[in-house]
Amino acid sequence: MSGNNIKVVCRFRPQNKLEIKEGGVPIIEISEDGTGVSLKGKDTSSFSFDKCFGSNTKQSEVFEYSIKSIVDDVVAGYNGTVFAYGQTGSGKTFTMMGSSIDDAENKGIIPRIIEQIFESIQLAPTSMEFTVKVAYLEIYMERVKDLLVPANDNLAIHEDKIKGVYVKGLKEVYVANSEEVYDVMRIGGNNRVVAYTNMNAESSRSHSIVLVTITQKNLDTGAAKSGKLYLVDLAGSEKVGKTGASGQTLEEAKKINKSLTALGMVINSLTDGKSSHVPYRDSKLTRILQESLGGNSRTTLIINCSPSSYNEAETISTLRFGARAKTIKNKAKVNADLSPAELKALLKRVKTDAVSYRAYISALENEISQWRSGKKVPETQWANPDTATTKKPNVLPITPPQTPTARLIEDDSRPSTPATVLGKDEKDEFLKREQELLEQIAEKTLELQNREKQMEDIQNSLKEIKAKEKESIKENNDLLAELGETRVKLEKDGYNKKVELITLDSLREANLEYTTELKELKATLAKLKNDQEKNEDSLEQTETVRTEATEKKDEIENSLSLQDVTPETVQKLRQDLQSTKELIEQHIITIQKLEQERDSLANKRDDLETRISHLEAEYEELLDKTIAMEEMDEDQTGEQIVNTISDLKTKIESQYAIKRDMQEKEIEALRQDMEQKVMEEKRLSDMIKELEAKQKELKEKQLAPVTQSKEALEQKEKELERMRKSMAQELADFETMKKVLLRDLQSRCERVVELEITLGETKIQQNNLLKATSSRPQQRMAVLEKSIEELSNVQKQLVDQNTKLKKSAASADRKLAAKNEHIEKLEVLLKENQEKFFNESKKFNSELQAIRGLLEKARNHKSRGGFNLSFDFTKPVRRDGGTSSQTKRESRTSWFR
Ligand SMILES: Nc1ncnc2c1ncn2[C@@H]1O[C@H](COP(=O)(O)OP(=O)(O)OP(=O)(O)O)[C@@H](O)[C@H]1O
Repeated sequence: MSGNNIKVVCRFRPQNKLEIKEGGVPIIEISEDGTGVSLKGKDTSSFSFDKCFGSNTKQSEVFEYSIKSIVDDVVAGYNGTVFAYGQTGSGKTFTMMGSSIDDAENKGIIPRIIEQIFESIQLAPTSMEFTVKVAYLEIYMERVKDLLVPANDNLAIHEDKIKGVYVKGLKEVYVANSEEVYDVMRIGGNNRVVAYTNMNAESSRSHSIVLVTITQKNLDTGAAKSGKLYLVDLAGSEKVGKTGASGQTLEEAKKINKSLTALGMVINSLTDGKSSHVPYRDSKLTRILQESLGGNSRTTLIINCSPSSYNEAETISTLRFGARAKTIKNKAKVNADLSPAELKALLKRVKTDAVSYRAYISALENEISQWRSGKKVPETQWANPDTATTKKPNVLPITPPQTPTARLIEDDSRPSTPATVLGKDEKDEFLKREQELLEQIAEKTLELQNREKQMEDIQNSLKEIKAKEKESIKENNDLLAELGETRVKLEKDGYNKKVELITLDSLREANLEYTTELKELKATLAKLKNDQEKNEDSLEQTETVRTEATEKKDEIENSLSLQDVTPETVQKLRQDLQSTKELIEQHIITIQKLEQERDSLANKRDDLETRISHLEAEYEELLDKTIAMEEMDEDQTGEQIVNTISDLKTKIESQYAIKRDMQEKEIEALRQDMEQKVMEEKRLSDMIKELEAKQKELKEKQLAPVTQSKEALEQKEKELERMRKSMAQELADFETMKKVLLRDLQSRCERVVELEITLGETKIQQNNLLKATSSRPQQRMAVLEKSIEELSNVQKQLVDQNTKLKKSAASADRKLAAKNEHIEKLEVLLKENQEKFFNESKKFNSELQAIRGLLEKARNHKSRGGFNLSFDFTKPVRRDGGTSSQTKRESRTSWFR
């Protein structure tokens, strides 16, 4: 630690238009060596500073002389401050910022400082790693405002042992090059302009401070340093009354000037040599710049003044302020932190020294007491630091010396104590140094403990974060998995819905086809019924004819049995018999045909039944599929789909039930029809058999009268012969008898004629019957053939529909296969995504692990003496250029901030 005065330089700007207009003239005169300035106006006064710059001094000259060394100091680990003080319009901003950052000639000292910093970093050994942080704030009306975060407009000022005085919550931006610093300053400057425009205030009434923090670490040794540089553009120092402080009340004006007044007070206290208290806490400005004024800082004050007689009073005031400030002594020191090992070594050394010094002190005390008691101590027994050290090593405890130092100081009468051994001042200095070191060690130990506690807290919070992270990762994974499953389900649902719709369409089509088929079958059955009715009519007619024929036959039989039959009658009867035979044969053929027809109908019925059962089976299968799909989708589809499906299902089931009932009824009707037909056939067969039996009977009956009539004729001929013989004899009787017989014959002939007529009629009737019996079966056959044809058509249609259904089923299968493939792909994609996510999580975990490792490392560094931790994104800068990579950033330990 060494005391060093604040460097004060004075800069005069050229006269401005107002000053010239007002008749002002330059009244300054700078001494040849450039350290003194004389004002030759109303009064003559002289001031001396470290350097005085005239009106034509270039920006670069001011920087080279007054600032450059401060930058070097800050880069070396010292704190630094540059103030610009002066009245409004005296050139403070021009000096600090320049007319423009981009103007190489006129850029101010801040851009030059920034460039210098990065140049120094570039020139540093490659083993040195730097970080540069920038903050930008202003103090207005005693409110500290963060110009990088304008919302933070009343920040608090805190102080602690580690950080010293600092603005809590101030945004510090890591920068890697000059451009980034300029960007930060542009942002801050813009925010300042906006704020002042809104407030209708003047920027010259506020103090702006740019804070540059440079930290560095030796990557080989682990040694670290940090330096802070405050670049302060103060508010105009003129009296409020002069500028009018437009729009401000006196109280506000006082508040505005409070910081400047406090600055003056602080400087007075520091320089008058009387004040024991320095009122740093009287203003925000002095509080923030506490270290810059009489503290740990290399400070330069730039006094900006007008050279004009117009502003003489203000200039003199400003120069006085500078002159006073020049006497302030600072105690700048390198902000280096010793490592724990270094501290331990130091402590050990100090302890050893303390032991030896205490031994030496006690030896000295012994010697003194002997001298005081009047004894003489031989020269060889004089206390010697070397012998004292060797005599009692490691014996004395590490406690403050019991013997007051003052006693030694007071007692300087020892005549021949060798000054070479340890002088009083040296001893004081040594003890002071020892005390300092002990305090430092205690501080460091405390700091270490704090850091370790912080580390533990951080580790605990990191553990918690990690645990939470793990949980969230797990939750995320679960959610992702659920999401994947849901997506797959949705995909499947979509597909199932499509398939369902396809199936429903197919079912609808099938239903329609079945309905059509049923209609056709109904039509066929109706036709068959009509045919049956017709058949029944014809059978009734046949029955009627048969009854009539039977009646006629009975009549004939009666007549034949009663009368003799003539050959013509017999002939006629034979003809009738023949025709009846033919009729019966025709009937038999018809019956055979009907039987064939019945068989074919039965076959068709069987076919239809088989087909219907097939269709029923297919229909049930489709229905089962639909129900199965419905059941599958029950949980997943929406209410609407479920309702629609259940409606459709109900409809289909009802349609199916109706259709099945109808089909069953129709089948039943067909069965009944068939049975009726069978019964009819049976009845017809019975009738035919009856007819056959009757025919046989008739035949027999016909043959019997013929035989009987022949015998009667022979008998009659014999009788006639006998009669002829007797006629001759009994001619008269004969003649009479002949007449009677002739009359009888005549009546009989008449009856035969009548019978012939009846027979003719019967024949006609028989013919009609024959015609009827022969034409109706043909018609019926035609109708039946037509029905069969229609049924064949229906069957064909059904077969076609079946084929179509099979085709659509095949297409549905294909669709299903395609969809399944699609789903599989989706599932694969999802799996890939999940894997990706898991990998990312793993990566994140490993990063966390790495951070933890770094923290561990940092803690180790801490145990050897380090700096605070920060999780901010730093921008380490090294000589080999540019910002360190992410990995470098990750490898950072605790030395930043
Ligand atoms: N050394 C100089 N050379 C040339 N022009 C200068 C110089 N110093 C200041 N000026 C000019 O004087 C004017 C006022 O300067 P500047 O704004 O820097 O004053 P200031 O002290 O910062 O004022 P305020 O207190 O209002 O902020 C500016 O136009 C600036 O360009």
